[in-house]
Amino acid sequence: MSLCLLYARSLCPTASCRLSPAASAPPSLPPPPPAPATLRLSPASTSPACALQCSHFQSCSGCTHELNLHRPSVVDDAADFFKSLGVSDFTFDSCKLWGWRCRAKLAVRGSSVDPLIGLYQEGTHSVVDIPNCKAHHPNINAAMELLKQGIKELGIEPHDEDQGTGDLRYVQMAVTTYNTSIPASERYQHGQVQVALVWNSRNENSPNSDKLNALAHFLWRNGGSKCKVPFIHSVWANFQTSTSNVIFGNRWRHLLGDRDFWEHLGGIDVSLAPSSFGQANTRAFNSLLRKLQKYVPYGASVTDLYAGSGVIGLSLAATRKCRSVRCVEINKESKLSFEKTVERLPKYVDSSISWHQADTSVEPTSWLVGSDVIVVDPPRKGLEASLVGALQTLPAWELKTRSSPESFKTKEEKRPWVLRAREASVQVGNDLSEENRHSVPQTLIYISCGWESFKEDCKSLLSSKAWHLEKAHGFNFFPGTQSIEVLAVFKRRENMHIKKKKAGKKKKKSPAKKQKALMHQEVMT
Ligand SMILES: C[S@@+](CC[C@H](N)C(=O)[O-])C[C@H]1O[C@@H](n2cnc3c(N)ncnc32)[C@H](O)[C@@H]1O
Repeated sequence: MSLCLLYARSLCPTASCRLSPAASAPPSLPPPPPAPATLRLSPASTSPACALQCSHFQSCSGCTHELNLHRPSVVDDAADFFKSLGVSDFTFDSCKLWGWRCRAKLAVRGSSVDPLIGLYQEGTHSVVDIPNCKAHHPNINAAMELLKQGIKELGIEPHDEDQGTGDLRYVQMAVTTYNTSIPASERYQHGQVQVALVWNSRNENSPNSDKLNALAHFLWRNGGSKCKVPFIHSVWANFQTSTSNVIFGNRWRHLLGDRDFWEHLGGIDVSLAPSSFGQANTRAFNSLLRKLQKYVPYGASVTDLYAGSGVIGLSLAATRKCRSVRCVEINKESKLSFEKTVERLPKYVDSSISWHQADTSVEPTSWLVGSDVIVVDPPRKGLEASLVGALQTLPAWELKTRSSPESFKTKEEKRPWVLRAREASVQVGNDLSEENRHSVPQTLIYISCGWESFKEDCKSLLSSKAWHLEKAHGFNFFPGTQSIEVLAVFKRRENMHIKKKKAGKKKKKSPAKKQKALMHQEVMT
C-alpha cells in the first residue's frame, strides 16, 4: 500500500493550538479553535480561527483544504443526500481541528546528513519533510525531530527506493493519551508515542541490526520513561525488504519501553498493537462510539464486521450489556490486541464474545444470521458486493428459516476455509451461536470513511426495500481534507412476506398494501 493510500483514511495532519509539545522545538501554534461541538448545518464561514495555517500545505499531499476546517464542504453534500432519503436531522460533529492525528505512517528518505520524514508529494515518490505538521499530535512532531537527530548522529542511511539501499524505510508513530497517573484533563497533551521503525532487512539478525538497536536506544534515552518529560512510549521494529509499496513486512519485534499500548475508547481500555488497525483520530472516534452505543438495544446480539481488534464490538459488550458479540476481521495480527482488551473488560461483562479471522465477503450470510444488530466499518472502498447482496436478500433468508427451521440445523462443517477460520478464532464465555441461529438482524449500523462508496452502498441497500435509513451523523475525523466519517443507522423493513400471507384472502388491496406486495416480490426475486 502506498503512503498516499495509507493517508486515504485520514488524509493529513496538524497540531493543536491547545497542546504544548513535551519535547523539542514546539510547532508554531494556530489561534484557539472554536469549542468542538455538534454543529447546526449553517452556511460555511471563512473564519481564520478555523484555518489550517500550516507551512507545509502547498507541498504536502496530506491536507487538501486550508479553510473552514470545522466544516468541510462535503458536509453539504451529505446533508442533501440524507435529506433526499428522508433523514433531515443529519448532524455533524466538528471534533478537534488541530493536533488530532494520533497515528501517522511516514516515509523516511533523504540522507543521513539531511533526512526527510513525511508524506509523498501528490503524484510522486518525492517525500516532503513535515516537521511542523498541524494535524499531528505535537508529540509525533517531537518524536520525528528526535528521530532525525538520531539518524544524523548515528549515520543511519534512509531508504533509497531506486537503489534498494538504506536502512530505515518508514516509521509509524502512534500516540497513547491514556496515562492514569496524571489528571484526565492533562492526558491528551502528555500523549506518548509508540515508534515502529520499518527496517530494511529480513530480521533482527541481519548485518545492519546493530544500527537498529543503536537508534532504538537513542530514542529511548532521549524520550523514554527515564526522561524528565517522557514522550516516547516504546520502540518497535518491523522488518521489510520487499520492493513493492507495501509498508510493513510480517515480522514485528518489540525493542524497548512498554510492550502494551492502551487507549481508553468507548468506555473501555483498548489494547492496540502496532501491527493492528488503529483509528488516527482517537478523540473523534470516541465521540462516534458514544453516539453509536445509543442505537444498540440493551442485551442485543451484535456482529461487528471489519472489526480490527474489536474496539466497537467490545465497547458495546460493556456499555450495552450485549448477550453476544461476534467480531470478524481479516487481519490475524488484530487477534492479540482483541484478547488483551477482553482481559481488561469490566468484571460485570458476561457476554458471549468471539473474534474470527475471516473474509466477510466469503459466504457473508453466515455472519449476518444469528444477530440482532450488524455493525460494518469497512475500508474506504466500502462493502464487498457479496456482502451488499447478502444484506439485500436477508428477508428471503428469514422466510426460508422460518418455513423449514430443521433444514438450517448445523451440519458437520467440512469447508477448509471455514475450518481454518474456526481454528484462528477466540471464544470467551458460552458459545451462543446455536441458540442465536434464527435471529435475523433488525438494525444495520454502517460506519464509513469513504463518502463516495458509502453513497453507492446506501443506495443499493435501500433499493432492495429490505432496509430503510433511520438516522445519519457525520464526524470530522480528518480536518484539512474533504473526508468525513459517517455513522448511518438502517432498520429492517417489516416482514413483507408475512403481511402478504395475511392479506392473501383475496381482499381488495389498498394502494399501500399493493405497494408492499410489490416490494415483497422484489425482495423475493
Ligand atoms: C476501517 S478499519 C476498521 C477497524 C475497526 N472497526 C476499528 O475501528 O478499529 C477496516 C478493517 O477491515 C479489515 N478488512 C478489510 N477487508 C476485510 C474483509 N474482506 N473481511 C474482513 N475484514 C476486512 C481491515 O483489516 C481493517 O482492520
